[in-house]
Amino acid sequence: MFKGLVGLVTGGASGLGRATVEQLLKQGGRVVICDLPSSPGQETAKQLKENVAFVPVDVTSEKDVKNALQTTIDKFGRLDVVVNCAGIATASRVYNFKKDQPFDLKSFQKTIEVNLIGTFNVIRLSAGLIGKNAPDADGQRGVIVNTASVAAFDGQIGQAAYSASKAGVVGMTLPIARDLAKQGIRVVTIAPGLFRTPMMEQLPEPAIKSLEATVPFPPRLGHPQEFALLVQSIIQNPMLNGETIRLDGSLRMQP
Ligand SMILES: NC(=O)C1=CN([C@@H]2O[C@H](COP(=O)(O)OP(=O)(O)OC[C@H]3O[C@@H](n4cnc5c(N)ncnc54)[C@H](O)[C@@H]3O)[C@@H](O)[C@H]2O)C=CC1
Ligand SMILES: C[C@]12CCC(=O)C=C1CC[C@@H]1[C@@H]2[C@@H](O)C[C@@]2(C)[C@H]1CC[C@]2(O)C(=O)C=O
Repeated sequence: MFKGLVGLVTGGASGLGRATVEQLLKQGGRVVICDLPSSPGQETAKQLKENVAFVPVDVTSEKDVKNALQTTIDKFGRLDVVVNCAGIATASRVYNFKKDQPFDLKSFQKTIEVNLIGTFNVIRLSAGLIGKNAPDADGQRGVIVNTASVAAFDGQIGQAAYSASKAGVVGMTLPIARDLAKQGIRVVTIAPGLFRTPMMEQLPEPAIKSLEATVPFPPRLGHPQEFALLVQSIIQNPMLNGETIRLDGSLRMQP
């Protein structure tokens, strides 16, 4: 089923996105990596060699995303699967009483802009292209997978912006799945817990160790490939639609 499938992965140069790119290629798919011009996307595409292309994209830009979709058509002729992984993690309390300073509004807006509006921008622009595919025997034309976070449900201190952005992704999953149901396009969101990626590796190792200890089982950070395996399952299972799946080792984040 993956042979010849064409996927577009945002944030595909790093972490969960990169693991997804590798998994889709391993299964015989072809992939367009969309990531910031400053990301290692070009080197990643070179390392992975065949059936892969990198397009510099800021997911918040209509022009960039349209350009990536045009490249997808020019290079591979179709689009079957979109995986939205691009995202940023920010942390700040709503009010810093030590500095007598409120949360910086620009930082709040940027987090919403990238994580929520960027995800929506990619969905709205790619849906038309996926909708042009001939339906399979089940009437399916393609699949869109988004990445939220367990912070959408149990946001910690300092995560008002990040949690709001990810809760927005969870909130729009069902209505968008309903919007696209008649065209046979499924929409599913993954809410990861703690995964070992460059986003997480900014933390000192002792902080990572103490985070790992909060995961009931397995008591460790997730491997990016475990995220990619869920993306694969979602693509394979036509009954999954309009839902957010937690992938977190039963973690519930503490305040
Ligand atoms: N690592 C973790 O524990 C968790 C990660 N997540 C989410 O998973 C997604 C992937 O995160 P990781 O792989 O961990 O992080 P990462 O930092 O390794 O990868 C994120 C990628 O997104 C790209 N990106 C950022 N802003 C962008 C923009 N405006 N346009 C295009 N690309 C952009 C970055 O260049 C980077 O390559 C993010 O949405 C993150 O919020 C959610 C829960 C847990
Ligand atoms: C805010 C956290 C946790 C506390 C800490 O010592 C450092 C952090 C920075 C990276 C954050 C940490 C945690 O809140 C979980 C997230 C937000 C992490 C980045 C991705 C993250 O794993 C996530 O999205 C979880 O759902």
